[in-house]
Order: sequence, then structure tokens, then C-alpha cells
Amino acid sequence: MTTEPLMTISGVHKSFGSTRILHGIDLELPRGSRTSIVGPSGSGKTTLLRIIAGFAAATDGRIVMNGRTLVEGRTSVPPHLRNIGFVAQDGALFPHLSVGENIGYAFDKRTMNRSARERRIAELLEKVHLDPQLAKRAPAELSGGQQQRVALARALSRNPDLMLLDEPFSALDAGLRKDTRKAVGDTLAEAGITTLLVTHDQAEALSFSDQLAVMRAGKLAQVGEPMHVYSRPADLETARFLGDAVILDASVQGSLATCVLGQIPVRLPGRLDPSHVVRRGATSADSSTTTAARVMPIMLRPEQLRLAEDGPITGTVVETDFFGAEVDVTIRLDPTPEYPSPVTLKIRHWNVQTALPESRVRLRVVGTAVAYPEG
Ligand SMILES: Nc1ncnc2c1ncn2[C@@H]1O[C@H](COP(=O)(O)OP(=O)(O)OP(=O)(O)O)[C@@H](O)[C@H]1O
Repeated sequence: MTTEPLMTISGVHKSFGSTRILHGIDLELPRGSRTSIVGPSGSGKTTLLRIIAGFAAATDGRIVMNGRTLVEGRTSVPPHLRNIGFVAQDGALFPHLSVGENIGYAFDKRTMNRSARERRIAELLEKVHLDPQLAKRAPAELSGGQQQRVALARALSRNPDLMLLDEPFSALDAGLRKDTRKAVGDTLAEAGITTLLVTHDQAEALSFSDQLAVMRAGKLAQVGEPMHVYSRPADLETARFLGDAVILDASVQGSLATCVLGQIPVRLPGRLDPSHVVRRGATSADSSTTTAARVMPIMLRPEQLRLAEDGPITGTVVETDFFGAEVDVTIRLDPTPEYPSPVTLKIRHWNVQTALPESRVRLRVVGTAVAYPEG
């Protein structure tokens, strides 16, 4: 594996009329990696994917794949000459063709005879973990998850350098969605194909990828390893978007925050550049946070607050929200002389019995918080 990325996207802008939709997107797709772009509806994810595929033109910017320039300003290589696969939200199979005909749609009949085509279709069906017998069926005779795998097999039939997935699991119900996502991810990993997934589902993005890009209002708010972006979001909006966040005001001096939960080690947010985030390390507190004490928000994930019999923080359970394996527990902290105003926060626990409403509980903080000097 070379260190040269498969694709480099630099300064991509897109406007529709006078409305600017993408504002200078920079992103590298490492060879063989899986990247997810996650962001709220309307943030510009699909627009970027369509520009990469060649279905839409950029207003400005550059996209290079394998050393070849695909987009340079408004000039672009047509989609069929890019060697990029695309799986859409609904699979977009041709309803009047059989599964096999869908998969073999792009085969060159001059160079592949019928039996070679049938062999290749069977091979592709096996690759996406489907029974080759399904080749004769009509798409409508398959489940939604099976149809998405056929769409993937069709996209794989051209041996693409890059696979684009545009919310391909969003029409599936929860269980099928998870299984299909895993099957698709495994297939692409086995084939070693660089993949870019667009989704508005945070959990899906975190679990699918090894590089996560958070898009907001046409800009990338942060790019990095999913675990880093989740635990060290670049700003409070990204923190809230990626999952539940406990945000408290704290007095921060150096790498220590003092707040209603006591003293907690803190570090600075991750930045846009992923290599920078990784190099900074997960544990070291940043001496640059501040030397004089300053009040600023700090962020913890709910799972960093644990019920513990000998925990130093005391409170009363106000509400529990049961989700099966997990329970969200809302706790009102006991006022102290330093923090006389009532503070209520939500933690995540696994045992509903030990956190019934009105129970007295003790808490402890695990790990490091992120401090936001800019607020
Ligand atoms: N052809 C078009 N003409 C004008 N505006 C468009 C066009 N296509 C998209 N837009 C606008 O661009 C913005 C970004 O749309 P886009 O589909 O890229 O967002 P998204 O993040 O993929 O959203 P979703 O998750 O809902 O699919 C939206 O405000 C949309 O209305």
C-alpha cells in the first residue's frame, strides 16, 4: 500500500445559481480506506458525491484520482470514463431486467460470450453473499437488503477504483440495515476497494469507516478517525451532532478543569487535519489550554459518567429511559457550597434496576473532558 491517497479533493466549490452549496472542500481518500461523510440533511453531502461521480459539475476546485485529474474548475471527465462505482439510496435496479441482466448490464458482449457472462454474474453474486440462483429472478422478487447487494454487485462488475455509496442502507429496517451494512463493508474490504459513504446516520458513519468527515453547511467541520472525532470533536456543534454530550461550564487552568463534577483532566478539541489529531495523542493534556484559570465549556460523553458506590459525586435519579441493553439515567446532582444551583445531567447505564427514579446514586468521571476555549 502506498502512502499516496487514491483521491485528493482540493478546494471544491459548488453553487446553484447564486446559492453557494459547497465552500471549498478538501479531503483525501487513502487507498483501500473507508471514509464516511456524515452531516445533517441539506449540508451538501450528496452534491459532493455527485461531483466526484461526474453527475454534477463543480463550480471550482480540483479532484485527482490515481494521478489523473478528473475535475479542474468547470472542466471534468465524463462519469463513464472515471472508473467509479455508485450505489444509490434505492439501488436503482432496472425493474424490467432480471437480477443477472442488471449485474451484467455493462459487460461487453463482443469480448464475453454467454457462459463467461453467466460465470462472472455468479461470481459477483457470491461476492456480495447472495445465492447465484437469484440471477434469474426479477428485482421486485428480492428483499430490500438483497436488492442493495445486487446494486453493489452491479457496481463491482466494472472493477471500480472507488465505490461511492449514497445512503444505500437508509430504506432498510434496523436489523436488515445493520446486516447489509456489514455485508457490504466486508465485500468492499475483501475486494480492497476504496469506499466513500454518505449518510446522515451518525452511528452508521462511526461504525462503517476508518475516516470520518463531518459536513456542516457545505464545509467539512472535522476529518479524522471516528474514535477521535467522537471523543474529541472540533467544536460543540460537532460534539452534539455525533452523539449525546454532557456540556458543563468549568474553570480551566492548564490541563485541569474544576466544575460541578470536581476536578477533571481536559484536553483541547481535535482539529480539521486528521494527522494532527492523531499525533496529539489521546491522553496528554495540552499545556496550551491556558495558564490563568478561565471559564469555558467542557464536554464529556454520557458513558464517561459511571455509577460507582464509592464515587465522589452524589445525586438523585430523576428519570430513566429504558432502551433494552442500555438505559439513559437523568440525575439531579446534590448542590454544594461551591455549586448551589441545581444541575441535572444524563448518563448511560446498563442496569435499569440500580437506577430507578428517586434512587440516591454516586458517580465517578472516567477519562478526559474536552475544553473549548472559544466557547
Ligand atoms: N439541482 C439543484 N438545484 C438547486 N439546489 C440544489 C440542487 N441540488 C441540491 N440543491 C440544494 O443543495 C443543498 C445540499 O443538498 P444535498 O442533497 O447535497 O444535501 P445532503 O446533505 O445530501 O442532504 P440529504 O441528507 O437530505 O440528502 C440543499 O439545500 C439542496 O436544496
